[in-house]
Amino acid sequence: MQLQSGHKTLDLSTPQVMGILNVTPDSFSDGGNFSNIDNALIQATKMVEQGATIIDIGGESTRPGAADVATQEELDRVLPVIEKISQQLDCWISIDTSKASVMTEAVKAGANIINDVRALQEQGALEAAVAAQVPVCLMHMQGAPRSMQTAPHYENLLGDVESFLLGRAETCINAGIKRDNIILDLGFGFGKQLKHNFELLAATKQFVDLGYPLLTGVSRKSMFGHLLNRDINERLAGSLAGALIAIQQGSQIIRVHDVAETVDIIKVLQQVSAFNKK
Ligand SMILES: Nc1nc2[nH]c(SCCc3ccc(S(N)(=O)=O)cc3)nc2c(=O)[nH]1
Repeated sequence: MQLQSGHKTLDLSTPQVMGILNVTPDSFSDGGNFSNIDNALIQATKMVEQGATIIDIGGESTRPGAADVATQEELDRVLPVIEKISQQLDCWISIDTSKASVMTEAVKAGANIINDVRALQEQGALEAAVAAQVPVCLMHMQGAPRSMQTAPHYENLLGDVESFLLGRAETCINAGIKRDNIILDLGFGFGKQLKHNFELLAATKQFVDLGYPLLTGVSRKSMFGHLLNRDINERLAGSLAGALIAIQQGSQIIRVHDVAETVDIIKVLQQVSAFNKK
């Protein structure tokens, strides 16, 4: 299994690490350290050197309670960084956005994947993704960032998430997105209580078996904060445990803050898997 974007190919037969590059002032856990282009390039370079093959660039914070960001503000944050990374680094770039115009401009500037936490449901987003003809990640979210963690509730968690994701995939394919360009994502922390996040993590293989690449984003999320009583920058062990569990069940792309450590656990897993295949 592989992804194509322009002349680039990404081999999904081995787990790929997506490094998180927040270019938002209030970003979820980097405290907006990379508020300017040079800092962003330094951080992206470090993550690629550590083994990240995709850099995920987000100009809108979608952590719980986050306010909406104006389109021009989001464009101003992400475009210069995408251009610089696209020129200077040999890696894939994903744009973490829900806005149609940001998708279009980001791909023009060099982004290879559209990563939309709202699964192309915003006005014009589906059309923009069809026109861009690059891989897209469709993520499950219940509600919206501002309110999603108020009281998440599911009658049938796994069924709800599966039918949402398959429904969005079908809509995208009918609109003209190639099936091989669709990536799915369970949306950890997006309208989920602790128990929902862990039930989804436990069921990762069920979603891998749907036949689309699966992206997992558990890095430093509250599921580990609540379970382990750890602050946001003390969640490495939980994040690595979550990554390993997802990869063992077949998730092909892991979205993380801590690239070097995640690359290490993948190497350990591959060393063991080599024996299991013999
Ligand atoms: N495909 C994909 N893209 C993503 N972009 C983000 S930004 C993180 C927003 C956030 C922060 C913290 C919590 S919490 N309350 O669980 O700690 C939730 C959401 N995440 C993901 C993800 O997973 N997939």
